[in-house]
Amino acid sequence: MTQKVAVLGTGKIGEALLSGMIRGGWATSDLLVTARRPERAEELRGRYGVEAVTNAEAAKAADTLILTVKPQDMGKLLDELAPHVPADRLVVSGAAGIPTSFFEERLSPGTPVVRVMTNTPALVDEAMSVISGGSHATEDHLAHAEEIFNGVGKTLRVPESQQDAATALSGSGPAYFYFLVEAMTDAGILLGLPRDKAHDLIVQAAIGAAVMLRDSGEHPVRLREAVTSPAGTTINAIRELEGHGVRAALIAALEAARDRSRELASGQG
Ligand SMILES: NC(=O)C1=CN([C@@H]2O[C@H](COP(=O)(O)OP(=O)(O)OC[C@H]3O[C@@H](n4cnc5c(N)ncnc54)[C@H](OP(=O)(O)O)[C@@H]3O)[C@@H](O)[C@H]2O)C=CC1
Ligand SMILES: O=C(O)[C@@H]1CCC=N1
Repeated sequence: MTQKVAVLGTGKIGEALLSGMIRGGWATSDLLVTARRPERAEELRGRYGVEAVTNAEAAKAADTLILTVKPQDMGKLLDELAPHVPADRLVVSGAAGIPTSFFEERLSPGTPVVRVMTNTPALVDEAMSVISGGSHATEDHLAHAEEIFNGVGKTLRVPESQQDAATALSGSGPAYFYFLVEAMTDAGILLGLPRDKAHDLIVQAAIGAAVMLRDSGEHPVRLREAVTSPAGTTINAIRELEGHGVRAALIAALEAARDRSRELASGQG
């Protein structure tokens, strides 16, 4: 049976998902989008050939509603949607922090809710999407959410209690790697390389390392040891990283991201 899917609040994540679904073969006639600004709706219509409708129209017409507004906008969106969402709709939230109970309290009793934390590599079909069901979500609902998000990368089911940690790791994760590339490119400048060459060297090193992490089956420690020659160059760099507390900084950074996800839980953020 064909299911109509609506993406409500189609910004960066909503568009990444929409484009991935279209690349994955979803018919545009089975997709709807909503946007806050008319010019954004027009942009999406023009770029993807999808129908842009109001939030209320999406709630009535689609079987699955994927809500991709900012956590701070979710309460307002739900106030607008609640009178129009029949309890047989599947509601998927892509927002950081907000628990499934927040939606269940505001929608018709029994409405199934699935919480998903994806990430921006959805744009290149390399997302990590972490999925949890609310109290009325069945196996079929979870499987349907997986089908949608498998189209833009990998999915993993976790208990909802692990969602804030997942947000800190994979939701925000790409930003940490971009930050590292930016910092290492600066280092290349310091060492006398032109910026474009420094960038290319680091990006390819990152891609090579990522593919080895994914495909070699080796533990990261083993992979690092293989690079680290006795009395060689790498160990000098590692000593500096440890001396500057980079490991502790990363642990503290992810803890802070997890804490912020918890703070966003009320949707007031
Ligand atoms: N960016 C990321 O890396 C990730 C983000 N997320 C989550 O995804 C969600 C979206 O983030 P992101 O895509 O970055 O944010 P964006 O601001 O790019 O997208 C949100 C969109 O929602 C629109 N919007 C807000 N309120 C309404 C409304 N009532 N009706 C229709 N549209 C509305 C906004 O419109 P306008 O353009 O007018 O502001 C905007 O286009 C957040 O909840 C975030 O926590 C999850 C994983 C990763
Ligand atoms: O920074 C944020 O709040 C969002 C959620 C995960 C990634 N970006």
